[in-house]
Amino acid sequence: MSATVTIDYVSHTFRGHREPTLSSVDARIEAGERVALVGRSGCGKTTLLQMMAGLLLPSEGVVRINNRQVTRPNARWNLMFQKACLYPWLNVRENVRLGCLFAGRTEGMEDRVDRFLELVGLGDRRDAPVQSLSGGQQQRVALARSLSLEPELLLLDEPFSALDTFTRGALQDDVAQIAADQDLTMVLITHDIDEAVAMADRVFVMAQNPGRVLGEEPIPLAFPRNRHAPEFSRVRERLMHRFEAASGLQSGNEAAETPSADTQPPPIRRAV
Ligand SMILES: Nc1ncnc2c1ncn2[C@@H]1O[C@H](COP(=O)(O)OP(=O)(O)OP(=O)(O)O)[C@@H](O)[C@H]1O
Repeated sequence: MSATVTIDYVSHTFRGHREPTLSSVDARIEAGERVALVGRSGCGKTTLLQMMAGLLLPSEGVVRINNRQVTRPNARWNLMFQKACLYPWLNVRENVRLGCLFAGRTEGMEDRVDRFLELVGLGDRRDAPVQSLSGGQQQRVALARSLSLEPELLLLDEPFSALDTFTRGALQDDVAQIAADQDLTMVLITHDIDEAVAMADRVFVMAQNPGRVLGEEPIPLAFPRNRHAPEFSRVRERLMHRFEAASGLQSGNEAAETPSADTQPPPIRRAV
């Protein structure tokens, strides 16, 4: 089962701040959809993700998952970070089991742990100390730990940014495929436009001061996605153009250029 996420006019001002970090964010993420959030550093992406994870309550507005207000964390809404956050003195299998133990989901735990370790390609490393694994493999352990809770919603905060290009590409493809196969709703924060195009069905482009969703870009490409295909480049261009417009980065010259028909972005509009 996958979750529907509704963000209803969410604004947030941190204590001690005069200006809001987020202002009137209004968006809906459908069940089974993969959405990426892109925007310049500090525009409030992590703040918004933490609200979806139940780690932070908005000052105004409501985040709902499956029509119920999010007020606390839940094992079915799983957050993965840039660092794998593993216990170095435990082996691969023990690290994955811990997720189930902490969440109290021990029924069928051993089977789930083995199944998801196979799924992330670490079936043959289950007894290895996690410290003997590469950074990419450690992220796969963290992914198996998240998946073993059979979440409805996977929240990813720049999960691959510390990895080398090839490892990152392989994980992007695998996670997008697993999310599709497991019918998971996925929300991904990334600074990497290619990653957004490789993994998402839709990209929300955020702007800052205050943080808000300025527009969205559909990614109408079938999986698995070929990064060398001309359609991939076209979507990347369109998204980049929108991102630059949102960031206020576009120089006068670039703005004056008339994009080709292929790269002409649709007018920026609010996410709904
Ligand atoms: N717990 C907090 N208390 C006070 N201010 C915070 C807190 N968390 C975030 N902020 C502030 O809110 C703003 C948005 O931060 P946030 O981490 O959500 O942005 P971001 O878009 O995810 O940035 P990055 O891409 O650099 O990770 C920043 O100005 C940050 O300093």
